[in-house]
Amino acid sequence: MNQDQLKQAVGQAAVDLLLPDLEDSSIIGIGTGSTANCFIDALAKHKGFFDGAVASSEATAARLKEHGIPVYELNNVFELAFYIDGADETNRHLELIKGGGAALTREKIVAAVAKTFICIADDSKLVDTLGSFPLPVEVIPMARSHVAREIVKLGGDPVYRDGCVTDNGNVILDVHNMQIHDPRKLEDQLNSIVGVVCNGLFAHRPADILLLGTSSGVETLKRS
Ligand SMILES: O=C[C@H](O)[C@H](O)[C@H](O)COP(=O)(O)O
Repeated sequence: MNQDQLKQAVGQAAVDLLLPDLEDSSIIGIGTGSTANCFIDALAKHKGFFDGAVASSEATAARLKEHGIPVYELNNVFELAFYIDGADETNRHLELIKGGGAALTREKIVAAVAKTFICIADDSKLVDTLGSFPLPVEVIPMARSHVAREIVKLGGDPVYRDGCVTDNGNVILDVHNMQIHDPRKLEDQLNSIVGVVCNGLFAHRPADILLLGTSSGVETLKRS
């Protein structure tokens, strides 16, 4: 199976996992990216079985609406049983790097609200140590240089993602050359830099379940 087929397989597996728990009133949190899109496309076939979704980006909201799935503002939703999203990297503790598509802040907010976070990824995303994928950091534009200097002090190599403006009107620094041995600590350190809105480490809120697409089928890993 190629990578696209693995993404479709995990998108379908997430739908299969959710379906028994869906009710007419269910609202599902949905992330951003090519794997999340596979989930949306598979979910759309069952749109009579749930109420609607909360989207982690404008792109996801647009795709949901194209399928005729109602999109709710998070502020108007009392609870979210599930959040489904892809990742750029995951370790075996289901700690993640996210934000390759610049949607990290809204993703982290929706994931924080959801009771269960189901991550869907092909097996190229599974690593022993996070950090080969450059870690995205969303930054208030006027703080960009200051934040970059502070990241260098932490041992990282920040690169401005030229031309990228997030849905929140901010910019992204991608931090290269960091092997992240203590993801929770680094998540806190980055968040404490003035001007940082959010960083792409999901260590304090890791996934609860990982559906991992492999050539021999979809594996389910649960956070221990
Ligand atoms: O900002 C984007 C998100 O964090 C995505 O979930 C992540 O980049 C993975 O995207 P894809 O499924 O396209 O590899």
